[in-house]
Formats: sequence, structure tokens, C-alpha cells
Amino acid sequence: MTAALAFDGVACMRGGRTVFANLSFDLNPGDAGVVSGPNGVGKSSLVRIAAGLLAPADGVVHASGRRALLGESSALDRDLTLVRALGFWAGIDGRADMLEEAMAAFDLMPIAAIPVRLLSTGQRRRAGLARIVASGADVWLLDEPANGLDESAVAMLEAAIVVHRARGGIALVATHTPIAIQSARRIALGPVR
Ligand SMILES: Nc1ncnc2c1ncn2[C@@H]1O[C@H](COP(=O)(O)OP(=O)(O)OP(=O)(O)O)[C@@H](O)[C@H]1O
Repeated sequence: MTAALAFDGVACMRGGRTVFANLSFDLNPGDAGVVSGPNGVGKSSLVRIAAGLLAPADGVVHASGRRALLGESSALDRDLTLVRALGFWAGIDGRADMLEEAMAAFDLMPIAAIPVRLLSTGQRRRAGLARIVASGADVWLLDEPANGLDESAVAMLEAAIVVHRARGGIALVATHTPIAIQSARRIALGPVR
């Protein structure tokens, strides 16, 4: 299956209020989209719609290929060591073969034996990103992936996105901080008038 993600005239309502409307874009293999805009404008909601977790109020979402979502929480078992917690998810996703590459991409090998609950904020974020890589999913949906990351970890994220796109993957990234993503589609949300 070829990966694709397209919004066609999509509207989003939250709490009875229109957050954005008539949004269209399409992402094909190797593409990236960067969703930007001020707080509360609907970036997370857009990512949740793309993930199929929130229904659009209007319009249609076309998605093909496997999707993986990075939200606020990493969903890793706090009591397992990092390598076991990541290995659990890679196994569920049928991609145990990706585990080592994913951990190396975010320099997690040195802390592989540490329980998840003891990780720092940035380490936990890197672990969440490694879970996305290890999923082997075609479409990455990343909500504020740079939160808590230092400069070198942001560079790891940028490099991981390059590799993913080179393999024909798609990345949709909602961010309020700059992340260097070459030739990305800009999806700028603004207040609805
Ligand atoms: N479950 C909900 N019920 C009602 N309103 C909601 C709900 N979730 C979000 N909202 C509202 O929808 C709007 C968009 O929220 P969203 O989290 O998508 O924005 P955002 O652009 O990601 O914000 P931020 O940059 O602060 O993370 C906000 O006004 C928010 O208050």
C-alpha cells in the first residue's frame, strides 16, 4: 500500500466552536507537512483528526498506510526498562527488527536499562520518538515533537524525519518551535473570523 494523507475541505469543531474550516492539503510518499500557528488555534486537533481519533465536522480525510501518533504521553510502561518498554511496542507493531535502529537514532542505547519512570523529560520525549520510528509506520503524526528536547535531540529528530521520508514515509508535524524540515508543506492555522 502506498502511504498518503489528504484533507479535503476539513472543518474542526471543539466545544461547539469552529476551530478551523475548509482546510485542504495532501501529502504523498516522501512529503512532510508542518502545522503552525498560535496556542489554541487547533494544531493538536488537526493531528488528532489525521490520526482518526477526532471526527471532522465537515470535509473528508483520506489516509492510507499505517499511522503512528506521538502525542503528549509516550505510552511507555513506567516500570519496564526503556529497552523492554520500547521492545513491547515494536513487538505489537510487528517491527522488533526496527528496535535497535530506533534506539540508536535517539541515542538511547546508553540508558536502555533504566526504568522509564526514572527518565528525564527530554529522555522520555526521545523514547516516545523512538517508539514512532520502531513502529515502522508509513505516516508519522507528531504533535509538538520538540517539546523538552535540547538542540542535539532536535537534530536527531530532524535526521530521523529525513530517513523516514527517504524511505517513502510521510511526516505531519505540529510545532510551535522551529524544526528544520526541507521542502515541507506549510499548513498555517489562524484564528477563525
Ligand atoms: N476536548 C475539548 N473540548 C472542548 N474544547 C477543546 C477540547 N480540546 C481542545 N479544545 C479547544 O480547541 C481549541 C484548539 O485546541 P488545540 O489543542 O487543538 O490547539 P493547539 O493549537 O494545539 O494549542 P497549543 O499550541 O496550545 O498546544 C482550543 O481553543 C481548545 O480550548
